Amino acid sequence: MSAADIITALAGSHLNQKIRTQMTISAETIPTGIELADIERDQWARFKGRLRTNVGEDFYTSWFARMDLERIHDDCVHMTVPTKFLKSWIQAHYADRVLACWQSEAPSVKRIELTVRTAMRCAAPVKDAKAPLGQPRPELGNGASRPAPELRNTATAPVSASHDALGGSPLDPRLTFATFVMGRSNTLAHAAARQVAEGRRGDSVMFNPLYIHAGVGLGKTHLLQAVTWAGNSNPERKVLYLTAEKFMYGFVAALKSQTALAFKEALRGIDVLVIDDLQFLQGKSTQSEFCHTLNALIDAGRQVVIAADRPPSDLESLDDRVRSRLAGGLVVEMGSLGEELRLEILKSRVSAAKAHHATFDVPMPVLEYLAKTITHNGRDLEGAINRLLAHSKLNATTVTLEMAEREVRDLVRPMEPKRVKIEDIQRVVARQYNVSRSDLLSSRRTANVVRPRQVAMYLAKTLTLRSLPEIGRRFGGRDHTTVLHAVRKIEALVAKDVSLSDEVELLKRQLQE
Ligand SMILES: Nc1ncnc2c1ncn2[C@@H]1O[C@H](COP(=O)(O)OP(=O)(O)OP(=O)(O)O)[C@@H](O)[C@H]1O
Repeated sequence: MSAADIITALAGSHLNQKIRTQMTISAETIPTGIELADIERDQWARFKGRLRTNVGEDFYTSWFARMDLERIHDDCVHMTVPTKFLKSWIQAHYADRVLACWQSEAPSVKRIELTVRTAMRCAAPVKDAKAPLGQPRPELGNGASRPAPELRNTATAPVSASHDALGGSPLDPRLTFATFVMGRSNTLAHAAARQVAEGRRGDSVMFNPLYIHAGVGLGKTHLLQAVTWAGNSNPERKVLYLTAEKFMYGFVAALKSQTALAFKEALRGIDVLVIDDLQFLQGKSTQSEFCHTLNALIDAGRQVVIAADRPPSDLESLDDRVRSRLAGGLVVEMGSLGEELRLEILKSRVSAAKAHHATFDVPMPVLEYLAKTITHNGRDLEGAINRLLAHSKLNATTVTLEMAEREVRDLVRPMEPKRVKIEDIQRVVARQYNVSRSDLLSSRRTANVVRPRQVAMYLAKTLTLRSLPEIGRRFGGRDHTTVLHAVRKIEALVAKDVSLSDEVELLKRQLQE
């Protein structure tokens, strides 16, 4: 097998990037690269565990889940993140903690370096999609940012002129409806996205905006890009895919170059505006511009599709007007990928890989093992198949269960505690004390409502990462001091009242199961 074949087979995972780096020196160094990668991979897994504990689950998910290890060299750890925004945020707010977590793992580490990677999902600028598939794109150099061909869509992807005019975010040709696997957790989101994608100019808009939210790696970007690709196949429609970050930079750049008016007008001429990662929209003037754009498009009967990692009510940094406009359309949550869906995604990844590597196969027991143990997200499933493909190609061996166990061990994570939502707390507490949820949110002060409300606030503080003001807001707009009082009161009571303590424990267990 040629070096180019191996690089092509490896495109994608961060392990692969490391091996690719070695490949540029000499093809003979590959086996050493794998041993090194194994050690680094273990350190990386332990480092992530430390960081997760250090910053807390929610912060970890928001800021670090998409950070990858590039390499460890001398006293410096090189890591990558997908966007400039994440890089500057982590550097400004978390550099010390990241370094400290590395130092507890490897005391010789003195520095950390973060760079913005040309992520796979940003790897294929729209205009490149016309390049014949399977052929290298000259501007991508050593192939570092070329999508893994085994996972590419085989159809020639259409191109939207609007992207060029407005500088839409790059699209990944693999992320289409054809490659999106449906399951219980995403049926509604998929159906709504399809409906939006298939609409024609002038059709009445059924749900606007369509707002899809889900945790990291559960398929939001895949679905949004699928809408964009499908929408672009209709030459009459202008479909624009933008990350919130790109929207932000576009607007700021337009302000600086005094072309803000042209920017706004161009945006308002879009038929379908698709915005990804809305949780990253920052800044008062950008939010206000976003709100105007949203209103203008919706009022003109144009479609808006949005994805974020949380529901509109939890986008705490967003202006209330934007939040309520977002909540006014169809809000759909995509749940975690169940085992059945994970298995189907793995199967579809393998058959896509087989189209380019005919001898590659993954026996059913291995697929079942992966589906059972890699529970976290779709990105890890993709990484697992890429690793098995790389390993079997490099060593010319077939995939076995033993090999899979070894190759993916850092992707197998212990069961994480369930993320508890304030709505769930209110529902469960209301049921337990036989009051209604609206009683809990009301201003009623009768004893049968006051105690359950205090218990619910206490649980919201102990089981979620929400701040006191946010909890107050979610309990009928109360002040943070009321929440603090409730928390202290229940803490004191639980310490001396065994039956209340048991009751609270039971509620906690119900919520976390
Ligand atoms: N239902 C699915 N069918 C096929 N592939 C999926 C599905 N869900 C997730 N994936 C795959 O999992 C990977 C991660 O998905 P994606 O990037 O869409 O996640 P995301 O929800 O946007 O995550 P993030 O919050 O990090 O942006 C991608 O490779 C995607 O193709």
